[in-house]
Amino acid sequence: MKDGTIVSVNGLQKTYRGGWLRSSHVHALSGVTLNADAGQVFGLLGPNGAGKTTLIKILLGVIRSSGGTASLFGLPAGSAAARRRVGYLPESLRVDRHHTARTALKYYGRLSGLDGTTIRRRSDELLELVGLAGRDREPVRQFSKGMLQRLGLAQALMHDPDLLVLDEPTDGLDPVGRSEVRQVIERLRDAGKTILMNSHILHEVELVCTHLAIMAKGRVLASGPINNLSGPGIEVSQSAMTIHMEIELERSKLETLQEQLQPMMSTDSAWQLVRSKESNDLWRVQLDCDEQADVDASVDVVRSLDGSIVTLQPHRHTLEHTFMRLVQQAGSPGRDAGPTP
Ligand SMILES: Nc1ncnc2c1ncn2[C@@H]1O[C@H](COP(=O)(O)OP(=O)(O)OP(=O)(O)O)[C@@H](O)[C@H]1O
Repeated sequence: MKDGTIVSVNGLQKTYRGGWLRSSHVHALSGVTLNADAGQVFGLLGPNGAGKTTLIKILLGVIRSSGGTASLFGLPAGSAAARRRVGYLPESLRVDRHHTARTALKYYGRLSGLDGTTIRRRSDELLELVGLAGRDREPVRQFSKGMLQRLGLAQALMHDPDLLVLDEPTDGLDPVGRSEVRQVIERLRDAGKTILMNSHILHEVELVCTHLAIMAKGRVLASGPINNLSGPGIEVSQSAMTIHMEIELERSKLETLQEQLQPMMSTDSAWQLVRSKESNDLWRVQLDCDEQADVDASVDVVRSLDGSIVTLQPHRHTLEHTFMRLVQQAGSPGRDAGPTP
């Protein structure tokens, strides 16, 4: 493990056994490997059932893995020493209705073993950070979901943890609440806090995360800096583009053109006849290009065959495009049934 690595997960496996006579099993994690370093906001992004919560539960020591290793700060995940250095915000934090924001923070501060002076100082700082400074004496039963979630963030930060773990931090919030929670996370990111967060909201991940692992079916499909993901056997650089091109070409030259453009074709069905006239046809074609040089080369090929480029529209790949492609390739969740070996 290199210096500065906060989360280190290697070949992690988790099989849930259940059903009648515990005969069916679900491979929730099938060899997950990832690392998150200090100062990163690391997102776990994946569809329902991808294994994100299972991974977080193993890191927090709530459940045990079935194989592989997981460590936090170089300490075994789930050990008391590792847990002391983590702040956790569950998907929906329950705070007793009689509390105010301030008394709730006092309660959580005491649970973390903080003294009265530290609790007062941290509460002042954190209420300010999460935008609840003027509302700290109101009962939390009057709080909106967004305010409760911001109080939850303050709670998770009371003991100044080295890692903050957030489980779907904006799930179930309205757009205003989402944006307010996001702003707090952005402030923490800009202050250099290390955060591991679990989400299935692409837009949110794109806005707040510096690094990302896309998960599906208990596996990591791609991971790395948000604009430059990589994965086993796949090229998912976000600098890649899809080109939509309409080409007018002499019918007799079509085969040659198809052969020459074949290496860049995104799908076999990407050739679409738009219109025929005399000996010429207008074709619509879709190409995947890794860089501008590929676009230029495609144009050169068309021109060398005396084809006319009628329209040319480059679409830079978004995270959504990458995510959808990877998840579709991965298929459905890793469930199987039958006798346990
Ligand atoms: N306690 C359990 N017993 C049996 N199967 C479980 C258990 N917990 C989770 N699973 C299964 O493990 C797989 C991964 O679930 P997990 O909750 O980790 O996914 P997730 O990515 O967090 O999904 P979501 O976004 O829906 O929370 C799913 O197929 C789920 O049904």
